[in-house]
Amino acid sequence: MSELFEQLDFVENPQYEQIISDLQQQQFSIVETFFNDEEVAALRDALLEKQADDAFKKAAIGNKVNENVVKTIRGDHIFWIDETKVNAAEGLFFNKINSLITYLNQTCFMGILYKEFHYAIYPQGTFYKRHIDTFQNDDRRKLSVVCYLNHESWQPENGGELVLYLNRNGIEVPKAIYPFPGRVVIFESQILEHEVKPVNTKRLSITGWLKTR
Ligand SMILES: O=C(O)CCC(=O)C(=O)O
Ligand SMILES: [Fe+2]
Repeated sequence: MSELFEQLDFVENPQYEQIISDLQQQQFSIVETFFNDEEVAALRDALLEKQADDAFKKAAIGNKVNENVVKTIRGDHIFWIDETKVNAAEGLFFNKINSLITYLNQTCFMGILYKEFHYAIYPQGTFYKRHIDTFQNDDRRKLSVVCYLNHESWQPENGGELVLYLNRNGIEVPKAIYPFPGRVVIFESQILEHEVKPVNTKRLSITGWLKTR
């Protein structure tokens, strides 16, 4: 048996196994140190460099929506990351994400074929109202992945909790998750409604989706 695994180049990964069992049992998983301090700092620098270049644009919901309407729903600014034009930190980011995707496909046959990731900045006072991550006419988003790039000094009082609205035996149970640096939250895009509470301090992240065909 071990010979067979060797042939398939398969090495069991405890962190990924935890993610899989969390997703199966509770539809979300929180990984505390998916990225280490240096990786977070490098990704945060990359994000801030993009911001300095004015590369961010106001996040839009769907398309051609009145900007004032948009602002009442979400106030973040985003920048889509092109995997073919990455710097060192972003290259490392995609190595880790790709390794997770390979693992999910090998062990759970999830059929993840595509991914899309963007940086997000939530300026002070902004939020993202309760929503679901799949579009009406497109249900290819399977897993949502949120990676927090805030400074090490981030406090709960800074706000910006991600709240997942879980359903436990027909009862809604909100689960608040603080955006601490290095933390990655993975959840079922098609099932879990969620929101970002108003932030009191600029909040930084990378958000993305693992998608099927
Ligand atoms: O930043 C977060 O915690 C979640 C962001 C989110 O829900 C989204 O971009 O769809
Ligand atoms: Fe979302």
